[in-house]
Amino acid sequence: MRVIKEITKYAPNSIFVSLVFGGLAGVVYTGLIPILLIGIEDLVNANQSGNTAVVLGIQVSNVALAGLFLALCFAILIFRVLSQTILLKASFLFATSFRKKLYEKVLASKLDKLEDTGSARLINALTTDINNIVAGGQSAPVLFINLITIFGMLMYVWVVNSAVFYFLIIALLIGVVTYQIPLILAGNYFTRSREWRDKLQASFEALSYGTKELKVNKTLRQDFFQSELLKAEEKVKDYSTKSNIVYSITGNYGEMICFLVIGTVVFAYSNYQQISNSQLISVVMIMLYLTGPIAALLSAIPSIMQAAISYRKLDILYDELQSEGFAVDVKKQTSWQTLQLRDVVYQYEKSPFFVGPVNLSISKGELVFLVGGNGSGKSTLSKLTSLFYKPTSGALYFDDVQVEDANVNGFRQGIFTIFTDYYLFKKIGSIDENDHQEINEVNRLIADFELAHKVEYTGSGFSQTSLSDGQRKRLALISAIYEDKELYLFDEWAADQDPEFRERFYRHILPMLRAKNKAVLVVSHDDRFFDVADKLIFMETGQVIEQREHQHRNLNAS
Ligand SMILES: Nc1ncnc2c1ncn2[C@@H]1O[C@H](COP(=O)(O)OP(=O)(O)OP(=O)(O)O)[C@@H](O)[C@H]1O
Repeated sequence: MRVIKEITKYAPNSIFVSLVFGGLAGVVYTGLIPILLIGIEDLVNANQSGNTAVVLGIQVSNVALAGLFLALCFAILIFRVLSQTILLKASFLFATSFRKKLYEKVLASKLDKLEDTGSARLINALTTDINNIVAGGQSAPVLFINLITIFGMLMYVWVVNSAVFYFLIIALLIGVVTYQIPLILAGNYFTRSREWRDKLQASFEALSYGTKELKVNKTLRQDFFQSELLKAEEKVKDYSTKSNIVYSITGNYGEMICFLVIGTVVFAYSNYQQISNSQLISVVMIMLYLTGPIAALLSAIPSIMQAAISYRKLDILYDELQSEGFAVDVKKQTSWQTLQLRDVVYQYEKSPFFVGPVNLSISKGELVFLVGGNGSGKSTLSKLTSLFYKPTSGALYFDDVQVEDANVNGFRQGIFTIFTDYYLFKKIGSIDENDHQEINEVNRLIADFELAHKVEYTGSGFSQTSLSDGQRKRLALISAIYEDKELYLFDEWAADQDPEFRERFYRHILPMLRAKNKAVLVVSHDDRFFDVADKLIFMETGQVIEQREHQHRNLNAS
């Protein structure tokens, strides 16, 4: 129910006002048919004589009634336009505001929860689900206007002939009850089509990111194409088609009920119950008139059902994206000397793998290498150390200050990480776009990192980021140096670098950061450079199996 609270929060007045105008349109719409019936009756009884006038060159009978009819038509137009415009504005306001809310929620969400959710579901929520809810919301006035019209017209039947009214109510109830069966079936198909949409989105991502792998592997490509991409496409198509066909049949069935009822009243009912000719004509006219609102109401139902399904998906996702619950406006914490992990354990929710209990420390001015085989838990421990994962048990301490919800964001501001899936933003956060001195210094570093022929840093950021993986990582390193943080974490940074730059990273850049009194944690497989480290931490199956200190700190910084 979290989402519904969010929806009503955006424009409660607009929704109310829109429904009021919608209701008024429905009421006025109901008033048209009695006016027409009175007009026809007057015509038949020739009562209009003396009430005829020429308006704009056209001879009009029963002028007062015609004027009222015209006024009501305009009123309907105005009320409908107002109702729909107000709700349209509210629904787009909702879409934008709710997306903003989701962006904030993603930013505040626990990293491990986000990793579990996956981008496919997130993207579908931000696009398909929110759009479905908006479309459903826009259909709401249509539903409301027509419901009121139907109600009003039935009341009019009651005035004309109450026995027919009860007959109609029974017939409509049978119609509504039997209508539910295909409606449930169609809803089921909609739900399944929506679930397959998530899988289709995941396949789009595989298609986009795995193009190279698919190009060179025919078997993989065929298998992926048939059993993932096309399968998801087929399922979405099948379930969407089925649901729409059932809806279409249901809609036609609904309209047919109207005609069946009219036929029954004309051909059968009058043989059993007393009904005058004028009453019969009135009832038939009302019923014919009602087919319009009933058809409109039925056509609004699919988008409202879709909105309800998307709403449920969004609600589940909204709850899943658990907020870290950390205080946000926390002052940056920089004055610590040593970070300690004390009996830290981390257990993945969706995997039996766990890290710890780990006890280790890393001080400012210290270069620590984290070493171990694939899957030994280096990245997991790195995410714990850089405060992305919250320990399942144990705690982290900056000197004697324990990391907790109230201060974690303060410590995070002093950390720079480059993981293997690092995303290079165009701008370096700490550089003002008008600070030409700093911009020039970044450009000097770019030249020093042998990228001057490719990239320039301007007020709006790096001139381009479409570079090789190794080059992008060099720009990330420039950002790292410029951000001037306290704790640096590099996860296999040098893996993409050529031998010369790899040497430079280990022998000059890392010692330079150490010389600047930074705490540096490096995940590395490069045993040729282990001598650079002050401390080596070896990991195996989630456990720290050895910590080896190096006494020499005599390497020069560049
Ligand atoms: N998002 C995740 N959800 C569930 N389990 C995970 C997740 N990420 C990692 N794991 C588990 O943690 C184990 C260790 O992964 P981790 O990435 O920490 O190892 P690593 O030492 O960095 O490996 P590599 O050298 O290959 O990068 C994996 O084998 C996997 O079982």
